Amino acid sequence: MIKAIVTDIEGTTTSISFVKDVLFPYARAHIAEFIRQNQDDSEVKALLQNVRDTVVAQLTVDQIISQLIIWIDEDKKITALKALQGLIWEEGYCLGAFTGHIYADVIDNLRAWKASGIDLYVYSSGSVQAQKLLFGHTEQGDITALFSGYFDTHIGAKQDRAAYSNIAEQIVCSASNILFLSDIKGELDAARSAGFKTLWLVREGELDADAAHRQVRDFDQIGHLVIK
Ligand SMILES: CSCCC(=O)C(=O)COP(=O)(O)O
Ligand SMILES: [Mg+2]
Repeated sequence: MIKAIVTDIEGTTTSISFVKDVLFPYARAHIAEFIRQNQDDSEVKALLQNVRDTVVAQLTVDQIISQLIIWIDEDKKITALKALQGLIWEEGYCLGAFTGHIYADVIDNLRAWKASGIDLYVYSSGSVQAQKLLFGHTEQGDITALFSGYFDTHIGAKQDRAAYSNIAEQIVCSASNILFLSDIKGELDAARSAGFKTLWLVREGELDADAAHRQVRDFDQIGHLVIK
């Protein structure tokens, strides 16, 4: 019996293109100016220190900016980068530079699952702030109230089993009663190894009947599997 659903964002609720072609370029274009303007803010200062701790202690602000741009280009899931991206995207959402993309099949199904008593959670490499911004500024309005909690890489890396065990512990739910939705096999493997049920979102391309995880095209194909 499914008591909780944990969903990934990019490639699952939201198009990969929105993240790679809208969000990442916006952060890349604004990160230098953002850091120069906010380097004395305590939150930003701590994140810059975090980058120095990860790379080398003597990095100048300009060198940190260059390193962060390399990480953006390489799509690195580094917690300090993700936190900085969230801070930069806040400005973009507030200025109306973009709205959060959600596939058309997602919201009604989330509502139906919640109405049937299933608790909904988000787990993304994007920071919790970035997750709340995206779901708070969708074309269909603010849907953050649908979710009972949000997890980012502070709970662990998405391809590490421990992250899923930590999530199960935090939401006080047996892993076998939690369904994890993702488009990435490595994440699904890690979730399954922690005892989660899994479904693989394949929104584009061929389906594989022999895939290691049951594959679905969209959230409409999940409904009958979780609501009995
Ligand atoms: C929270 S929206 C931005 C998503 C993001 O930064 C990212 O790296 C995508 O990670 P996901 O775990 O959702 O595939
Ligand atoms: Mg994904």
